Amino acid sequence: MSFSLSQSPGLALASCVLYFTIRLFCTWRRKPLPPGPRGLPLIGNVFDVPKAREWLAFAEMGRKYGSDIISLNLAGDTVIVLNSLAATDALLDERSATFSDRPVFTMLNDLVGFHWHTGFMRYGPRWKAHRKVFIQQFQPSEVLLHRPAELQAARVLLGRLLDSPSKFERHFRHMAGMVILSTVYGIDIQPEDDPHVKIAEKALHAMASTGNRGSFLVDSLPFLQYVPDFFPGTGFQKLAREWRKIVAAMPQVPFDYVKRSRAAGTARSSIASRVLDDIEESRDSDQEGQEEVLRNALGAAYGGYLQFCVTLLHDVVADPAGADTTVSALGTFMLAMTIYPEVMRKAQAAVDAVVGSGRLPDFQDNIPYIDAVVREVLRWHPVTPLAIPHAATEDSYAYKGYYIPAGAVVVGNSWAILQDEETFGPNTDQFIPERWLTEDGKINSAMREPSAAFGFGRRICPGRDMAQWSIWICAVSILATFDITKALDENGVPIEPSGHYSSGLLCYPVPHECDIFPRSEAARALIRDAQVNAC
Ligand code: HEM
Repeated sequence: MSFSLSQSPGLALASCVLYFTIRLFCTWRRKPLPPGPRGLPLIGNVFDVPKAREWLAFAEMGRKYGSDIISLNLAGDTVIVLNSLAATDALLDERSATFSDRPVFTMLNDLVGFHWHTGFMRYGPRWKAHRKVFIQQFQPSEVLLHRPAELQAARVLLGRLLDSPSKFERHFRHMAGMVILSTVYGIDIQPEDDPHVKIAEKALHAMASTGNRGSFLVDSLPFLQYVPDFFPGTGFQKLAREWRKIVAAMPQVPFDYVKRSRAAGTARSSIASRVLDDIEESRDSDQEGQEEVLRNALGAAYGGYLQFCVTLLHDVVADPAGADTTVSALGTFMLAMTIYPEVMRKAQAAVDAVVGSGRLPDFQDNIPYIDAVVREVLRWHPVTPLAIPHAATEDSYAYKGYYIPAGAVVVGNSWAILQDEETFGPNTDQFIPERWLTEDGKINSAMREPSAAFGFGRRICPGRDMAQWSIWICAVSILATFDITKALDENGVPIEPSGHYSSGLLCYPVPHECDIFPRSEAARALIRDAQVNAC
């Protein structure tokens, strides 16, 4: 006989009260948790955390309590926020064996279906098997193999910018799709509206909307997933159903394509085809399991790469057809060049001094000022201001003697860390590449890299090397050939970009208007030549 809570609302209410009481009892301990705001009974600090830009509120709480580590109770979940490098170093890096788990993401994993994604897996053998694929395929020596594809995509990007500069955000998305689909799956991207990219964009929108634990109450109260969806407040279930299919398709569709083309003998060399060859040759008894790990890991790589160049609409759910509002690390680069023309001129001079005007830049070019621009892009507005939350697997007193219970959600506030003036120098709210340079213009090796933009400890982003080089080659190619200025309104007055960002697990600059035009006829000719060669 089947039974559902909808048949007995009284029982549902009683279960609710019992559930809260047990959780409250279990989490009520007289041990020195880090300081934090006093909460309300049962729900704790749920109302102390805003629904958007939580990183600002966490940094403010740190200032209020005079502590770089704070704690919150979100409906029974202990959440520890680390607002400094000292705290993330001490816990997430030095004690990474204890702090590399992930919290239970009920909405993202169980309801929306991202359980295949390496980034949201619980720490353990399954995660290790997936992470191994990244270690093998995205370590720095392997990333060198991806450079020809990155260079070609950067040059195609220049041609597209020349043809339709106002669509720069769309061109970044195309560039990202071109690199990742060709290196990972050997797929040639369509010039417009590529079906693979469209699937990934929609799935990533679901990730951006559900990845910050706490955006949906069901993350703190998992039993809500069983409440029938005619109850008020269960709209999350409809959203989850809408996203689930596309999220499952994201790793599956391109992987199936590779398998079909291998069977037909038409597959191009790619990470997927090479590793599938290795799996076949290994004659391992669990080839199916290995293929599943590969499929999932490559899906996560595909998403990881697109996430910094991808196009998402804030209201994509309301208007999926118009999913055309691009936002990204490259969006941040364009925003910085628009707002800080003096930085753009210095960067162009640095490129010209090394590259001259007779060719386009290449990965061999050593231009420290561009290295500094890329670091500043990552620092100024991190794509993931709260990284991805970690979780503790055992009780710990490892930082300042504060108690961090097993199961606590541990959040590294990358935004606060990257804004710290003691680490990165004054005026961290401004875009100043010079902060990364010595007086003689070299990269200052004494400075901490902006690695907090890529997370922490054993879970740090395995694609960071590839990501940084992709941003580098696009930035240097654009600076060599184009000027970027503020767009003018109908009265000829420059339009100031708002500088606003979307809020979520992934944050993107709200698209801004700017004028992009070739620096010279010689630059235009170089772009056209490269376009012909790239075809
Ligand atoms: C600007 C670009 C990128 C940024 C800002 C970024 C940022 C991050 C952050 C903050 C995390 C969470 C780390 C943590 O839990 O502490 C992460 C994880 C991850 N990233 Fe990236 N990422 C970028 C590009 C990429 C690329 C290019 C790839 C793939 C080639 C990738 C694949 C992944 C994967 C698979 C994880 C999960 C790692 C794990 O949980 O073990 N990312 N990324």
